[in-house]
Amino acid sequence: MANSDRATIAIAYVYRGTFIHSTEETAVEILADAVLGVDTKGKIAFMGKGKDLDELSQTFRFSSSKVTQLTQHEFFMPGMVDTHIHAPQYSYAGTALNVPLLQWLKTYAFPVESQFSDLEFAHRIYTKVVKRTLRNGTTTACYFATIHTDSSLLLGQIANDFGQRALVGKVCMDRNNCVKHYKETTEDSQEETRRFIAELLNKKYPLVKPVVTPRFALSCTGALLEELGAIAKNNNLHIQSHISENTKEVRLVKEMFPESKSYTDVYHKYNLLTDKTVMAHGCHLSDEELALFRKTGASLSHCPNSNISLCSGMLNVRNVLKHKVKLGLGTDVAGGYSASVLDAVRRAQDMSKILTLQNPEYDVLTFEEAFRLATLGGSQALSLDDQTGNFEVGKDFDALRVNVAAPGGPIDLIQYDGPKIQLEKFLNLGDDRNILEVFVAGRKVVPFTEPTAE
Ligand SMILES: O=c1[nH]c(=O)c2nc[nH]c2[nH]1
Ligand SMILES: [Zn+2]
Repeated sequence: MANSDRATIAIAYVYRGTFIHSTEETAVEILADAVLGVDTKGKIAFMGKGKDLDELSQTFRFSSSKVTQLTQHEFFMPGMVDTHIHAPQYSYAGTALNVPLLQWLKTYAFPVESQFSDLEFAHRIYTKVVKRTLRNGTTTACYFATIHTDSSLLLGQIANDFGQRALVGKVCMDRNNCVKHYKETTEDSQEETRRFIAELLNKKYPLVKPVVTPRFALSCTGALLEELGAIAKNNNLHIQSHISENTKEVRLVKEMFPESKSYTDVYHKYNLLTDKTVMAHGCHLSDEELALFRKTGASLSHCPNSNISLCSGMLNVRNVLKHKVKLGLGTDVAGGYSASVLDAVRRAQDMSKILTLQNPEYDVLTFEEAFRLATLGGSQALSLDDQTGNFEVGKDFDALRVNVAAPGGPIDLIQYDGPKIQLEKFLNLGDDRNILEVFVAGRKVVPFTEPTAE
């Protein structure tokens, strides 16, 4: 790992201890007794070996007082990336998992989301979801808000205030036959999307950006999808939506867009598949559709909790990886009941084991691979891997300081087994009690600072 020529940049702080991250080549790379320096801009200035500390301190001109030593039970890992989460649905997370997708939207999601015209309510829920996800180690979140522009802007403001890296989408939907008051006209949806983008960009938040968000093909007319594709293209913006989550949905999309060869083709036709697109689910995509993802550079967000909770389907992760489609993990709150990416790591492994039970030839997803999906994979899926996802020099320092043996925490360590076992224990058994500190772009965002601490 090369250290950049950053000797002229001031070092803000340095950590020494175990660092664990993923690279393109290795799902879990362990850097034992490593030294990592963060500059005053929040970027990783250098990564070296503990034995070379004196040399590093001369090259990068920092004093030993800037160095914090981790204990034997601690390590740093990259912050986790939630590539798909519905912020308003956090208000009913953990409930309402008794019906399939389309009924679930009608009964729960749409009525709840329609309440987010109320800015006070939105402020209360959005503060809670940003704090909860940060505490759980989500340093980057890709959010769906609702159709309401002002409360969607508020979500961006709250993420910025708490220091979370976020893509925020004002939801677009000009079709809704089941909850008629929760939809926009085609013109309003287009105009309000333009206003949302302009106002959010105008805030110049360093880590919070707008994402063009057609809810899914069933809730949008072709005219709206076409304009959203153009808006994204003209402003070089991210795009997010849902695809091929449930078989009934897939069938209806075929009926509604008979001119398109497939669900994927609908989005492709309207220029909504780009290398800055992330589509949630994709459980029922064909190989041909996956090939189109690969060709356009679009990515998938794997949301196993939601797929199981709503009995939607099972993503064949192996096949997605075989097609070299970029892939991250999503909580999909509240179709998924947990707001923690750690839960997504576990469910992703569980789901792949179920696929193995069904077909012994299916190659189970390892915890190392699930770790990569939660970190580097997520950053690639959101096309943010030039900024975050691992501890490469020059990237922002987005990191979790983990103590596997945190007092009062959920893990009983019987003996010292080395960092890889510690990582495995944390991924499978850990929770926010093990996450001592969370950093985003070098800023310590957890523990929360006054006056917002709760
Ligand atoms: O899991 C999902 N959650 C949603 O809110 C949604 N809307 C369309 N499709 C969806 N899938
Ligand atoms: Zn979703």
